Amino acid sequence: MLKHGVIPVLGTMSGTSLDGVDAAVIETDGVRIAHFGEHGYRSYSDAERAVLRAALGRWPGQEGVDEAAALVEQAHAELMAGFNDVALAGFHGQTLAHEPDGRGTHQAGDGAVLAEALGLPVVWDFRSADVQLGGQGAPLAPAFHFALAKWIKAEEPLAFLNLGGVGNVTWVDPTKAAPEEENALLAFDTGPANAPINDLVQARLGLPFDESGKVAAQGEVSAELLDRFVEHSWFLKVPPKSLDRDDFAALSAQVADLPTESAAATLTAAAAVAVLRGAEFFPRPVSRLLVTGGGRNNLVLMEMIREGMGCKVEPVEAVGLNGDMLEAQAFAYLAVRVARGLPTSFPSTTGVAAAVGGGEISYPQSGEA
Ligand SMILES: Nc1ncnc2c1ncn2[C@@H]1O[C@H](COP(=O)(O)OP(=O)(O)OP(=O)(O)O)[C@@H](O)[C@H]1O
Ligand SMILES: CC(=O)N[C@H]1[C@@H]2OC[C@@H](O2)[C@@H](O)[C@@H]1O[C@H](C)C(=O)O
Repeated sequence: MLKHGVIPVLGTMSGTSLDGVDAAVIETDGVRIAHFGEHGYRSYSDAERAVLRAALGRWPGQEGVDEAAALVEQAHAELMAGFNDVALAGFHGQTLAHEPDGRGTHQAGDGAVLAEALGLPVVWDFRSADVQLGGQGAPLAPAFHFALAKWIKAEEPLAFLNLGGVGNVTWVDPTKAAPEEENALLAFDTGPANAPINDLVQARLGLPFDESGKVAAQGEVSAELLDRFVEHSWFLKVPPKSLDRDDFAALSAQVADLPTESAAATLTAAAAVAVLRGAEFFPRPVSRLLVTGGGRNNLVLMEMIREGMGCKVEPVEAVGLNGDMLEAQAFAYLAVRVARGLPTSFPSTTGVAAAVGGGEISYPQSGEA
């Protein structure tokens, strides 16, 4: 059995950008954050990324999925083996397909394999239970965002924005006592963020991403395509709502005839407008928008969001957090919540019928921690 009270836990995330695996330790009792610990990163090689990319949109049993899962497990085992003195691990896996209103949600990688390899109890498959109970299965970081709002001693409503492959935002009222309290949280995916920009500059320039937004900065936004983008029914959908990585593939097709710089500018503007449209759903205005995820380094994207928001828009580093590790930390936090029987998602964060603690715990066969 796990000890009560605050424990050191290792969380991992392999996000939709397919860049690599983040791992981070936090100390928590599943409610309060006591300490942020060590962290690490393992990038995927080009060959590994190609295997993952080929498996996108696929479900267990389909071609290429076993190979992708074995690769995800191996990459995580290598990175996680470097961390000592942790009592528990949270393993998100790699989302290959996400259709919460259809076939479900699919994260590649088996937590039981990692539990055995690492000799640690591992919490995994965080999203399935939520989807089975009618939720979107995403975003799940909001419970952690609530704890972070307490940790930074926020006193007014604020929002956390994650600019990963896909964007997601959490509105938090930090005056509430717990995340399950009514009107404490509202969370949802905003729309495409870095994934379409990455795909564009990879295909046209052989670059993994548009560093600092330099390519977009040299282009012109197509107002016509942007207008067409915001007419998408996604923006009328009342949150909670979630997306798969390539749900906006049509947008990428539409910029195909633009010069690269203007295509990048248009995709960047689309990511920003998606955030601004999302913010219209906030129950009350926010005092600040704290931005995490790799997109916070895209200066053009950040400026476009800042212009439209009418509040402070800052990287989470402004409050002493690490925007490269926040999601890995989130899955460490969520792992402890699962182990303690606390809920990880709520009607206002995933649309699930009632608060639910998703996630399965696998123990190493050789004994319990
Ligand atoms: N210096 C930079 N300039 C511009 N963009 C950057 C920079 N650094 C990272 N990014 C973008 O951020 C992406 C990585 O972000 P992150 O690791 O937050 O995504 P993820 O966790 O894979 O995605 P998700 O949150 O959707 O699961 C890169 O693929 C790139 O598009
Ligand atoms: C299905 C899935 O993996 N969704 C991811 C993805 O990446 C960003 C956005 O889409 C968010 O919904 C989620 O990840 C974050 C970590 C979350 O669950 O909070």
